[in-house]
Amino acid sequence: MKIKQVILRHLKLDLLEPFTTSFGTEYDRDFILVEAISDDGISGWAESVAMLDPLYNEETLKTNWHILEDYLIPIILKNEIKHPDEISEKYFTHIRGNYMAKAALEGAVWDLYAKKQGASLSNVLGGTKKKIEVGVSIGIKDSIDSTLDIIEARLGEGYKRFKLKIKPGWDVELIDKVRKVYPEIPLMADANSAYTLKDIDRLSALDDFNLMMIEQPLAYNDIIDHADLQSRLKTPICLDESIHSLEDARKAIKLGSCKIINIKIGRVGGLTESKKIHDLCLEHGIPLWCGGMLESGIGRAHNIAITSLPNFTLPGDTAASSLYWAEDITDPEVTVENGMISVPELPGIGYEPSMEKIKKYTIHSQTYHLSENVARNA
Ligand SMILES: O=C(O)CCC(=O)c1ccccc1C(=O)O
Ligand SMILES: [Mg+2]
Repeated sequence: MKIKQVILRHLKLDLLEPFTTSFGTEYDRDFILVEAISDDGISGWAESVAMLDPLYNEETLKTNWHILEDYLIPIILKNEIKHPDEISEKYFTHIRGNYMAKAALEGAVWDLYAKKQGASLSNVLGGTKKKIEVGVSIGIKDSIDSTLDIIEARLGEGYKRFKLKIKPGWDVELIDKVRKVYPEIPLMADANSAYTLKDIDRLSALDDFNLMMIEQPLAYNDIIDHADLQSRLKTPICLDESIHSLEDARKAIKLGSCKIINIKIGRVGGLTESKKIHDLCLEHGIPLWCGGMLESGIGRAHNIAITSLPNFTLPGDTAASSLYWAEDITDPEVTVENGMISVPELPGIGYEPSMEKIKKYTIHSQTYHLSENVARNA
C-alpha cells in the first residue's frame, strides 16, 4: 500500500448533555479526523480520541496534531506499507508515547487496508462476533434522583451494563441508593483516578454492592497501589488509564493490579497493540471490554470492530450516537437495538463518513503530500 495523501480535520461536535467525570465537565467534543488516501484513490478513516485539555491523559488535540504533522504522517507518506501491523511494529517504534496520535493514523490505514481487501475491519482484525453487547457510561449529575431517571431510561432501551462515574463524596451513597432501586442490574463504577490508598475505607464500602468492577480507582500512572488495593477488595478492579501497551498489561497481570482490563484503541497506540493485549488477556483469563472516549461515529466504528474479537466478553461503552450528538458524521449513525450492535460486514469500518456533515463541523483542515521536506524528516 502506498499512501499518497493524508488529510487532518479538526471537528467540533456539541454534546447533547454535558458529561462530568472526576476530572472535569465536557460540553462539546473537539477531535482530529484522519483521512489517509492511497495512490489508487481509496480513503481510510479514523479519529484521534485526544481531548482539548490534558485531563484524562497527557495528550491533547494540539499535541496530536503536532506529532501527526511533524513525525507520523511523513513516515507513512514515505514508506510502502504491506500490512498495518508494520506501523506500530516497525515504523513508529522510535517515537515514544503519543499513543492517541499513533492510533489515529494507524487506524485510518487499517480501514484503508480492509477496504482494499474487500473485507470488514472486524474480519481483518480476527473478529468472530456478529453482534456485540453494549453498556452505557453515566456522568456525575446534580442529584441521585436524576441519575436514577437516566438508568431507568437506558434500561428501557436495553443497555446491558450501567457504569456510574464516581468521585469522593459522589460514591457510596449514590451506589447504595441505586442498588436499593435496582438490586440486580449489571452495575459498575468508574473513578478516573479520584482516590488514593488513604481512601481505603470508602473504597471498601463499595465492596458491599455486588459491583461488576471498580474502574481505575487510583492514580492514572499506577499499577503498584492498585495491586495492594485489589488484594483487599473482592470487587474486581478494572484498569483504564494505567494501561498503554502490551507490556503494561503484562506487568499489571503479573502484579495482580486488576482482574479486568478496558481497552481503548487510542490509549494503547492502535489496533495492532489492542489485538496483542487481547491475546495476552485471553491467555491469562482476564476479561476485556472496549472503553469509550465520546467518539464520533468514526471512532465508534473502530470500537465495534475491535469488540468483535472473542475475549471482549463484557459490554463496552460504545453506546448509540443518538445519546451523544444531535447528528453524527456517519451514514448510518451507530444504533443500538436491545443493547446490541450488529458488527458491519461492509468493507472497512462499515460506516460511511458523510462529507456533507464532516464539512459542516470542520473548524480547520490541512492536507499533507509527500514533498522534499517530508522525505527529509521521515
Ligand atoms: O461514553 C463514552 O464514550 C465513555 C465515556 C467515559 O467513560 C469516558 C469519557 C472520556 C474520558 C474517559 C472516559 C472513561 O472511560 O474513563
Ligand atoms: Mg474509564
